[in-house]
Amino acid sequence: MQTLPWLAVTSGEPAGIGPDVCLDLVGADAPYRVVVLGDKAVLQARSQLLGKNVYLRDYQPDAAPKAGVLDVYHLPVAAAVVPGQLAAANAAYVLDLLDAAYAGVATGEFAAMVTAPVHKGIINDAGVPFSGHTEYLAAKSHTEQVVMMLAGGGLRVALATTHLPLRAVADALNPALLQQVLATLEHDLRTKFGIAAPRILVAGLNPHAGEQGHLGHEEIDIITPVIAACQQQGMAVQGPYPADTLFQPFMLQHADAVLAMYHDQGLPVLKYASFGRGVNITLGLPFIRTSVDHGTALDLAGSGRADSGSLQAALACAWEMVAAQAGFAALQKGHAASK
Ligand SMILES: NC(=O)c1ccc[n+]([C@@H]2O[C@H](COP(=O)([O-])OP(=O)(O)OC[C@H]3O[C@@H](n4cnc5c(N)ncnc54)[C@H](O)[C@@H]3O)[C@@H](O)[C@H]2O)c1
Ligand SMILES: N[C@H](C(=O)O)[C@H](O)COP(=O)(O)O
Repeated sequence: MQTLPWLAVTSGEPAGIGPDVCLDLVGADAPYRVVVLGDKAVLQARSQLLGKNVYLRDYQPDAAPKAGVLDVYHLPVAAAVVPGQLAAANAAYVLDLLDAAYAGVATGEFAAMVTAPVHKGIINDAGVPFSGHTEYLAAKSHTEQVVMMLAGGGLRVALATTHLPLRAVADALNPALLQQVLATLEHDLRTKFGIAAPRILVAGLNPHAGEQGHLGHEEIDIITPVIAACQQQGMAVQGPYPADTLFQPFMLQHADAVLAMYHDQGLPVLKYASFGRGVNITLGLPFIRTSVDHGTALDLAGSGRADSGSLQAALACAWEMVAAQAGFAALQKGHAASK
């Protein structure tokens, strides 16, 4: 009987590089098993196109890992897949992959889910409002507050707002949201990353953190009072700092994470530091979910030029989180037994 935990990897948009990078997960000699969720024929065709000739095996929960074999949880695409060419008819398939992975983590069949990239636009074109895995999985699991955090290049960058038009960002920020985001970030840095007293630096929203109200009021009205409230609760939260100078070694050496106010305030820095090796982690969920730092790269699908480093990093990160959780659980059990 095999007891190694399964990590489920959704192969994402079939016309993108998701299938390409998932094929690189074959044969890892690891303390866990990997199952790729996707259409077996699509993965087979991509394997042949890339000259990889990976042996694909139908997923069986009790299967022992085997060198050179990739376990596939087959879900069928609706329309033929051409690398690089999006098809709205396959949008439901992409969501099916997420739903199946979610079902597996919800029952405990999978210890974590790792996601290859999806194309948000084509899912919307198919008539399904979709702004990202983060929001989709939060809704699916009825989680009120999740936080997107990317890690790489020695940095952790979390976001107060995620996939919003820039025009909507300032209106979305309010004390309750920021308080919840900081509480979730602090909680998960402690419980999922083992950081006893996480130090969080918070960016301002406006240039020069609002220049004492002359360049915007969100720092005075929202960010500073929330930071003060967090500090009163004993959290090591500092700011708001002007975002243009926050990402400097002299600042970051005293930080476990930076909280940026919006997507393109924080992520360009993170991706400059580590694109291709970064990991996207959804904090606040009742299960472990990590992802790649890149998108569907339609230009590279089937070319052999897609780098799987970020997917490998996301898988390794998911495993570290699973192992840490098991360690914490064992510790808690031992503690309870000793009472
Ligand atoms: N985790 C996710 O699901 C995720 C993450 C980011 C973007 N996206 C989505 O992907 C789609 C395309 O986004 P984009 O064009 O802004 O970004 P992208 O990451 O797909 O591409 C940006 C550039 O990086 C290159 N690139 C990306 N991944 C690479 C890899 N693994 N190896 C080598 N080069 C790589 C691409 O060829 C392109 O030149 C959008 O719909 C976006 O929303 C999804
Ligand atoms: N914001 C992410 C990034 O830039 O890498 C990406 O769009 C994926 O987000 P989800 O994990 O929510 O799909």
